[in-house]
Amino acid sequence: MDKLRINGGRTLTGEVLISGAKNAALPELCAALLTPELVTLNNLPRLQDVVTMRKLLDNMGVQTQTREDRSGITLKAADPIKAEAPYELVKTMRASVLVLGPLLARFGHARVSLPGGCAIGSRPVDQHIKGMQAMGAEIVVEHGYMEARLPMGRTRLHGARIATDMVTVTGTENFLMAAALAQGETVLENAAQEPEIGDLAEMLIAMGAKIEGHGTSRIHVQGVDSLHGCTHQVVADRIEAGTFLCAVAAAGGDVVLRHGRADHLDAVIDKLREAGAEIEAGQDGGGVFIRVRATGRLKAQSFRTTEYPGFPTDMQAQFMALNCIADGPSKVTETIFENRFMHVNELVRLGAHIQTDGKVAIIEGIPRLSGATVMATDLRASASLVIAGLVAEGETIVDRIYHLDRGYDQMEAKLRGIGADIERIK
Ligand SMILES: CC(=O)N[C@H]1[C@@H](OP(=O)(O)OP(=O)(O)OC[C@H]2O[C@@H](n3ccc(=O)[nH]c3=O)[C@H](O)[C@@H]2O)O[C@H](CO)[C@@H](O)[C@@H]1O
Ligand SMILES: C=C(OP(=O)(O)O)C(=O)O
Repeated sequence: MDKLRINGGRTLTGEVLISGAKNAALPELCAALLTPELVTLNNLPRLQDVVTMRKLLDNMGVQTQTREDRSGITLKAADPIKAEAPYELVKTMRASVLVLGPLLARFGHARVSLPGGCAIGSRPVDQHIKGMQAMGAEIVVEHGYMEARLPMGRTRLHGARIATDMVTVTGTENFLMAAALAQGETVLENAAQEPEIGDLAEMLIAMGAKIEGHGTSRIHVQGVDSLHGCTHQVVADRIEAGTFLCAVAAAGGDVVLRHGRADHLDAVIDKLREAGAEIEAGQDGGGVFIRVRATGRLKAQSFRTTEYPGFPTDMQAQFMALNCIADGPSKVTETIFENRFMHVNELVRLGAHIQTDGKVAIIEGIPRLSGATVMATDLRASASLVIAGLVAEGETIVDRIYHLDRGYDQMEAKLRGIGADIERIK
């Protein structure tokens, strides 16, 4: 099993190229199921989750071909398709539930394994089911599978008003894809506003969908009879960019994040500026960029995770690593997932002073951490341990980095490129 070895204490300088977003690429790969025509995705991140999603689509009979450097893919979901997502593939990646909407909308049936919980929480899919039922699907859950189909005599889902009990990102994405091919109008109330939703909506519009209001909490979709192929550029990964911002803020240095979208990171950038980092958003011949400069010990910041445009839960662990070595106490409140403090015990192994009580973590910043062997428990927890390792005295080994590989495109190579002493070991 791969591990990362980090020798802490180096400042970071140079440039990093931010990859396409995992959380946009995954629904966009599924959107290819909505048409028999060719779909091309560019700026595809090189991630294990993308490999898994491709396997899932291949298994259904979708013809997929990746570019040699894996930065792009073409997909053709010509009939017939095996409309099934088996447990073996779904269990490793919750985003597999995103095939439900497109399969139901185009083929009228789907058999999708329940994703189950994961390290960060129980993560039910009741809202996905409720929304598809509102659009006319009949869904039974048995033997760990959602068996979904249209009633006898119907060939398409119908439009509906869907108001979810909470804001759900993949739920909104499933409804968007299903509604694009449904008969009539669908209104999504309480819709997620994450930039990845907007990127998916833009892709669907390029395929011929009629969508308005994406980026707000009410989205209108007028269903069309069919969608066509398209070429789409996956939006830059705001969470990868945010992770590098925290790494530089913690380790110190001066780094330009090429393609980084500051406009998708307002809540995180505000906190980093309050902490004392200098952050500048700009544009030049190479496109948009974010430049971050940090010297000395920053001031610890309290924050609370909420849905976009609030502070992202996917940045909580990384910012907590920064708070561990920042000046002063801070309070971090996790409101989205019930169990997203798995990194705390590992950060404590590196010397951090953290106490948790339910959804709240209280951190007392200390001047330095000390290197140790730690274990990654989930994707962003892994990233927080890497950041902590970059600032810890001596050697840190981060074990179980397959979590990191799920969602970061060559993180250690990018960090090495800006001066970190980090290597992958077997
Ligand atoms: C692939 C992808 O895009 N993953 C992101 C997506 O996950 P995901 O879409 O799974 O997260 P949701 O937005 O759905 O979850 C928000 C909250 O709603 C709850 N819930 C959700 C659906 C449902 O049917 N029932 C229910 O109770 C969840 O357990 C959670 O407490 O959004 C999360 C919240 O920003 C991010 O952390 C993940 O990185
Ligand atoms: C929780 C995450 O992803 P997923 O929903 O794919 O588990 C994440 O990206 O931090």
